[in-house]
Formats: sequence, structure tokens, C-alpha cells
Amino acid sequence: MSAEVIDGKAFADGLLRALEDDVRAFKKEHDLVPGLAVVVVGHDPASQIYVGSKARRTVEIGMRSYEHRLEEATSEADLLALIRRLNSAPEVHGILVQLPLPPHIDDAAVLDAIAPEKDVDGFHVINAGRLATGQSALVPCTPSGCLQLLKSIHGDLAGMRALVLGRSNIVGKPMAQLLLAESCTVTIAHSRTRDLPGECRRADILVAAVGRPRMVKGDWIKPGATVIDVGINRLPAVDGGKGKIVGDVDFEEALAVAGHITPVPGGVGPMTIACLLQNTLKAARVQIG
Ligand SMILES: Nc1nc(=O)c2c([nH]1)NC[C@@H]1CN(c3ccc(C(=O)N[C@@H](CCC(=O)O)C(=O)O)cc3)C=[N+]21
Repeated sequence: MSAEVIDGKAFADGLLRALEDDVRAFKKEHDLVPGLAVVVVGHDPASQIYVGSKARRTVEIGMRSYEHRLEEATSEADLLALIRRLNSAPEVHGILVQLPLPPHIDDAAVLDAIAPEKDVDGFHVINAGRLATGQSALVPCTPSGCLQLLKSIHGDLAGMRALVLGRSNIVGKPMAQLLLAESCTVTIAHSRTRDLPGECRRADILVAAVGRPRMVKGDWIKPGATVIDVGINRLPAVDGGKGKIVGDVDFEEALAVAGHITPVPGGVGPMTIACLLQNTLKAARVQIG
């Protein structure tokens, strides 16, 4: 038996095509182009690549992209001043500040300075609180993408046992909230969990978001389970090449046990960008009232 591999790239492309139509209709109805501002501080090569592909997709579906590339040495005060400008810029409906930020800048202070209605990452405490209390919210993009994949496979998720491996504010916690809202029985596991393999083996849905290459082994997976791999880990380069990117799940082993599984790359990653643009259109809709 071999798992069905979930084609996140194809699914995301479908979402982007649908979104392009929605953006066209929105422009016609409101005579307004949704705009996304992306702020990146410093010269981390991976961040530069992500930001470039976000900007390209934004323009492809008919929205406007505003890129702000700041020096590594930018002060927190200058970054906060830029965010305040973007908060009050009417052409900007979504603001994303690329993480990680340089160590001299306080992430939480920056994320909380973003106007909650423009917080297309869903990282502001107001959006986290709204999600946790069942109110309409801008939902973090990666968990939102994972949920859309899961619903496309299972339809109704009610009653399923879901295990989220990882408890970060940007993936693990919001993922658990979304699954709970779908009436799953949710476990959040982490580095201090006892008998992690045993906990994982009980799960019908396993979402791995710990950032440890190939940590989840084949015998941690319940036969037939759906495995969503959020990890993007670059292995050390060999022979001067670029290191290969692998997930948090040992894909080859999991393939023999799972029912469905997302690959890395080509799984959750492309969904994250599609959800970012969904959030930007949603934010524009809310802002025009
Ligand atoms: N404020 C903020 N919001 C983010 O959403 C955010 C961030 N900061 N910092 C960095 C991470 C990372 N991230 C990715 C998005 C798409 C892919 C993606 O599309 N990956 C492709 C290609 C992978 C490759 O080959 O490099 C794939 O998985 O198939 C990956 C990673 C968003 N992030």
C-alpha cells in the first residue's frame, strides 16, 4: 500500500485562479485594487526569495504589491514608523512583515503595531484571540492552507483525532484552534511530550510543524492517516551544492503507512502564499465595509 501524495502546488494554483476572478470582480464592483505591502529587514537570502515570489504572485492575480526592503541595521523605531505609515495608507489593505527579524528588533512589538484589519499574517494578538474565541479573524496562512487541504480530502472533519506536533504561535497553536473549530479531538504535542510516537500513532490527522528534518518516522503513523508536513528544513549542502529541502516527516517511510501525505516541497508551502492572497482580498473587503 502506498499513500496518495497531496499535490499542494496544483491545489494552490487552483485557488489562485479562483482568486484572480474574485479580484477582477472586486475591482469592477468597487473601482479599487487590493494592495499588499511586504516589509523585509536585512539580507537573509531565503527571505529575499520568499518575498520576491510573494510579490510576483500578488501581481499575477491582479493585486498591487508594495515592497519595502530595509537595511539589516534598521532601528525598531524606524520599522514601527513605517508600519504606522502603512496602517494609514488607503491603498494598502494587507501588511506582512517577513520573519525572522534581526535580533535587535522585538518581533512582538512589531507584529502588534500592525493594524489588526491589515494583519494578513494573522499574527496580531487581536486576530489570535478572535480565532480562539470563534469570531471572524484573519487566520495565519500556513494553518489555513493545511485546513483547506484537509477539507478537500475528508470533507467534514468532525470527530477525527488530530495531533499537531509543534506549539508555535504562527503554526501549531492556530492550527490546533482551526481543527478544534472543525470539531476534531485535538492534541498538541511538543518536545516535552511523553511517548511522542505513541501519541502520533493515535492520530487520524497528523500535522507536523516542529522544524526538525525527518523527525516523524513511519512507525509513528497510524495506517491510513492523513499526514500534513509543514516543515521546510534545508539539509547541509554536499559537494558545494545547495542542501536539499526536506520536511519534518520521513517521507519515504511515511509513504508506506499513511493514507494521504503532503510532499516537501510542493505541499504546504505553495498553499501558504495562496492563503496570504486570500487574506489580502478578505482584508480589503472588510476595510471598505
Ligand atoms: N511574516 C511572515 N509570514 C510568512 O508566511 C513567512 C514568514 N514571515 N517568514 C518565512 C516563512 C516561510 N514561508 C514560506 C512560504 C512559502 C513557501 C513555498 O512556497 N515553498 C515552496 C518552495 C520551496 C523551495 O524550494 O524553496 C514549496 O514548499 O514547495 C515556503 C515558505 C512563509 N513565511
